[in-house]
Amino acid sequence: MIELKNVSKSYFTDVLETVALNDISLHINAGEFVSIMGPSGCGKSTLLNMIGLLDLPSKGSIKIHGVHLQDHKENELARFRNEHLGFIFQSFHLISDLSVIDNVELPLLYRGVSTAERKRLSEEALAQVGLSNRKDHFPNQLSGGQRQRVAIARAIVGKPTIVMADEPTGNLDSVLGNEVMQLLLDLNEKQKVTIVMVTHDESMAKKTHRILRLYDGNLVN
Ligand SMILES: Nc1ncnc2c1ncn2[C@@H]1O[C@H](COP(=O)(O)OP(=O)(O)OP(=O)(O)O)[C@@H](O)[C@H]1O
Repeated sequence: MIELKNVSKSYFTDVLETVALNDISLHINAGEFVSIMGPSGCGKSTLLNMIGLLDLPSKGSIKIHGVHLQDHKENELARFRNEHLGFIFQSFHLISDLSVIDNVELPLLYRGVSTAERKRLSEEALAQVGLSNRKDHFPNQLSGGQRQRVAIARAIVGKPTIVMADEPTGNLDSVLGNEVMQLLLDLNEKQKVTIVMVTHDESMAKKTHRILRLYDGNLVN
């Protein structure tokens, strides 16, 4: 369902070409929970950005749900992302002057869902992460673990088939990190959501189905 063929990504400055990814081919099946590991600077975020269609490869092709995406225009990619992909980041990326429920609703707002349906789906997503009683709070009134749970609710409110998570437990202590990881494992197991997660934490990675290891832009397993 996610297929990368000979994907390379280079970044250019005036004097330097940095090869962030070098000829990566991989296949991730529907319902898999895959983690991406490797030392700092090896290309993990770049790979996640390619799979999440946040950036395009310099070479190679990306196919998701059978659709070749590297030649699509930005507005078409944005629509595809909104419909099929959910995103979770290390530093949560919540909007501080929106309430919890308004943050969760955002992907639906972009999709043009009615007010009543947005409220229903957002309350359902917040219940799923155990935060129904915090819906009118603001992000700065929540703990780090709660903020990440709000971010997960926002990632799943649109019922994506794939969730991309960039070090989702990186800013959390081990207890809160484990809670967040358990939510992701449940999401994968019970709702069959495919998850691709970058992590530095071997103990988190071991809980996933498969570990992809990157070194200097190359896939080493
Ligand atoms: N916008 C950019 N312009 C130039 N070089 C970049 C850019 N983004 C990333 N790079 C370079 O590409 C390489 C891979 O970066 P990337 O952020 O994917 O690594 P990473 O494995 O996620 O690192 P970390 O674990 O430290 O977050 C690095 O050498 C980095 O310096």
